Amino acid sequence: MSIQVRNIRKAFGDFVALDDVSLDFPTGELVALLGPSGCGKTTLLRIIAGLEQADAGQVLLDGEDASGTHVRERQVGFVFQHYALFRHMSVFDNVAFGMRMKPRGERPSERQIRDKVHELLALVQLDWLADRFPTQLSGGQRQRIALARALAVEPRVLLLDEPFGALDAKVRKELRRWLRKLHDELHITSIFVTHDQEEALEVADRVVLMDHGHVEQTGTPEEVYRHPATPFVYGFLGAVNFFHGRVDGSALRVGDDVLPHASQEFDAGAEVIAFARPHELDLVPDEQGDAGEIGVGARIARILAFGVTARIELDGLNGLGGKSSGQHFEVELTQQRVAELNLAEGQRVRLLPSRLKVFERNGTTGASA
Ligand SMILES: Nc1ncnc2c1ncn2[C@@H]1O[C@H](COP(=O)(O)OP(=O)(O)OP(=O)(O)O)[C@@H](O)[C@H]1O
Repeated sequence: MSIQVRNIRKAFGDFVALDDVSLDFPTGELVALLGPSGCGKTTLLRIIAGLEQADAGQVLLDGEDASGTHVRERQVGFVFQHYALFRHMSVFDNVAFGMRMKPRGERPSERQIRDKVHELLALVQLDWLADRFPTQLSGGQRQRIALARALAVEPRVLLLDEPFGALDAKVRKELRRWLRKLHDELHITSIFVTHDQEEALEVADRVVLMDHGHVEQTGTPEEVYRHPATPFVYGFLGAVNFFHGRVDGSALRVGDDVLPHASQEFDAGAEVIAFARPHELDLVPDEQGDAGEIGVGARIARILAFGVTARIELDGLNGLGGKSSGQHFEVELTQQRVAELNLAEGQRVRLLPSRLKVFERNGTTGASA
């Protein structure tokens, strides 16, 4: 089933939780609603489900206005962060519950229910737990059972609200890979809410980035990561370094320093903010604080060398005097590069970006170079 939301608005008192949100969720896609806490993700999910009424706008299910359709009739399966399975029921009975609750004419026979429950438990790879009770399961197992239970009523849409939010990092990672695999088998239109960018980028076909009740960008994980439409999106999708600068020919003036910037996108003199991710910056030693060199001056504060790459924390320096600018940077280099450059804490260096994403300071237009 496809879902469209059109110009949805929702306020709680004076607080506008959703402000004119329009989105398309094509049939069979797995879409992540991603954004910081309080940006309206859950409210949007609840409106799609029919659990919450929008103040204005429409939800269309397969092209039809769903406003008159009760939540039970929307054929939606839910999984929530703290999805309480019924404690007094076995895993089997939990999964069977939705089928047993169907009106008499539609209710499958007990034999059909048994086959279906075992089929679903096999799908979530927990058939061996059928006789256990929820308190005897791990958090990850409970969420998989919750998903089996949501699937039992053959939903046309799956809505998952931070389904793995309460679990530890390792289990989360396992479950999100597993969810992706499951979705590839079932192809049910699915929307899951998360504030974890890695989870969204790794699992979803498409990512919807929200902030303060509106949509900032939608796109494939690759699109939103490589071509963020706004500084917010850029900053939300990973660690960032930023430079406030002014366009000057094919360069950016950053304080007394200069960064190369070939894009013709901006007028001379435009005030911009340029971003680079930690792996998009290289370092060159600069013991003297040489004047006129390309790059932004900084001093190495810490070198954290644990894995294949080293993380280097730096304090920005202001001009030739080498006073701290108060800004901090983070650079990721291979251990080999660190050794090659003979980098050490306290050393003066220059930051050189291999890629910069530049936005006009007060606008949202951006350019990469
Ligand atoms: N029933 C309500 N009454 C008043 N305010 C509400 C209600 N439900 C949500 N809000 C407010 O609306 C905003 C959006 O809430 P929502 O739960 O949709 O955010 P979210 O993006 O899902 O956040 P989180 O990631 O923390 O769950 C929040 O500021 C919240 O406090």
